[in-house]
Amino acid sequence: MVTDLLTLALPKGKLGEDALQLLQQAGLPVDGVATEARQLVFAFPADRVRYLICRPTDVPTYVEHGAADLGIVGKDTLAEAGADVFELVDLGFGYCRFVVAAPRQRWEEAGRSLETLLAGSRRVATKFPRVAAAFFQERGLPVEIIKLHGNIELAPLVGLADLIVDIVSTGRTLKENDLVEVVPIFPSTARLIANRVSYRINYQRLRPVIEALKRAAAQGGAGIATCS
Ligand SMILES: Nc1ncnc2c1ncn2[C@@H]1O[C@H](COP(=O)(O)OP(=O)(O)OP(=O)(O)O)[C@@H](O)[C@H]1O
Ligand SMILES: O=P(O)(O)OC[C@H]1O[C@H](OP(=O)(O)OP(=O)(O)O)[C@H](O)[C@@H]1O
Repeated sequence: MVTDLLTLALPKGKLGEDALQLLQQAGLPVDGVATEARQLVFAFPADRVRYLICRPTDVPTYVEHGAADLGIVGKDTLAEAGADVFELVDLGFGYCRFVVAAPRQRWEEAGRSLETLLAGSRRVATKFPRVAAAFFQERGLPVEIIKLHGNIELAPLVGLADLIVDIVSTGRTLKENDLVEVVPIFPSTARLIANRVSYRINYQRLRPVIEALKRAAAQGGAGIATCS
């Protein structure tokens, strides 16, 4: 669809509220915008801006293909997507981290050594196969990756996998399923991303919006809570 409105892809779900709060702090219109509603496009012609409400994993796709000029998405999702977009700003909210986790008892029996643990078992369940494969490849550890779509912690409990790669925030889900973090991989926060072509062609139009979002994020995101 051709539009002269600057288009931002916003994530529904855990990052939604903080994303809206950031837009508001940046002086962008947010009246009536809801990331959990059935309405999926919110346009503000007077401000020449509109928002697309997307599944978090789809935000990089909308931006990469130019359906949105800008997007807000977790670094975890971005790393997994491998999308060809510009990553412009660390927005600071939505902190979580990638970890390798294992059943507590197995980890203790393996003498808290990843190599020992993997000597007997090699199946890794994850929602993030790209991130997981890169982690084990870099360490020269051959594994079989099993892709799941959620509740990853269940897999080692029922023998589907021996290890998991997942994001952790409070650590509560690991704890409640008697799993332990065995290796940290990397941290994640929400990022502002841009379509590569749009960034170059529409730079004059995008720049004030990007700068305003950058300033709002740098202000420590007063009132912006990390989600958990
Ligand atoms: N427990 C958590 N604590 C903090 N941040 C989290 C947590 N879980 C997810 N996040 C962050 O919020 C983002 C969105 O998570 P959310 O659970 O809303 O969607 P999702 O289920 O990952 O996406 P999709 O519905 O597209 O599969 C994640 O990409 C991550 O950056
Ligand atoms: O450390 P915690 O604060 O317990 O958070 C971690 C949990 O949050 C995410 O799951 P999410 O709620 O997105 O559900 P999912 O497993 O269906 O993706 C992640 O996959 C963990 O399961």
